[in-house]
Amino acid sequence: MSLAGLTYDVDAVVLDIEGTTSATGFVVDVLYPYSRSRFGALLAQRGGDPEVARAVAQVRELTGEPEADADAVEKTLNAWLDEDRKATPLKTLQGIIWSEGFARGDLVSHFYDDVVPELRAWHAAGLRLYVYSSGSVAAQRAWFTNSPEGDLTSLVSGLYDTENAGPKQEPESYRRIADATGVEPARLLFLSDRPGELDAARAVGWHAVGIRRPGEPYYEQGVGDHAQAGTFDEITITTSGSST
Ligand SMILES: CSCCC(=O)C(=O)COP(=O)(O)O
Ligand SMILES: [Mg+2]
Repeated sequence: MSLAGLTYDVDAVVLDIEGTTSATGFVVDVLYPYSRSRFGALLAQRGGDPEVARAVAQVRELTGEPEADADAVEKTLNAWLDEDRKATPLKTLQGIIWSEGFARGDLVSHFYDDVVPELRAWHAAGLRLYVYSSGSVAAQRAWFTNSPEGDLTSLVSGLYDTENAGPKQEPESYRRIADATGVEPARLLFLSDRPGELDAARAVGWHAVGIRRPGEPYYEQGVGDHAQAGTFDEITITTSGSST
């Protein structure tokens, strides 16, 4: 169902991770259990760490339970995991747990086979690459540092999440990213599996291509009226560098 011959002249590509560069199945089957089994210890032993305390306060605010104790917070986190809810404090706490897991060698990230060669080629051609994922910036950094093909962080110029950019289905978040990168909206291309995210990016003038990979949760639903590709090598990207 992909369209060959997609060609864009832009200055930067912004990448979604889950469902786009990488398999949702890997995240759900490997990363989610890894965090689920460690939330309890993190909350009990490091509840006073500023980042953990801030995330716990956000959980209490989102659930409207200001007195929630560590057990109640853990239950909420696990319920959000079950729903695959992209709640910012869940992602913050997962990011802490995962980055430590990647650093100690328990975890290695996943990229679809077509992705890394294209990222290298686009970067070599002078394109800037950014990430915008619901996974926290800490998780994204660990993901790109600990790939099966080694450290990929030199390919990436910046990382955005729901904390520093905002929710992924709100156009304002994409406006914020464009401002932060200094790239004109019309010179940005967003790749994602979720139609609501593609809609939000297009609403503020970005180019957007839906990535549809068989077996991914959004494959059957499709990407609405957005251009679509099944793999990154179906997309030709050049840069005439007009916004820099
Ligand atoms: C390295 S981030 C791990 C994946 C994750 O937790 C997530 O929520 C990814 O969502 P995305 O916005 O990339 O679809
Ligand atoms: Mg995604």
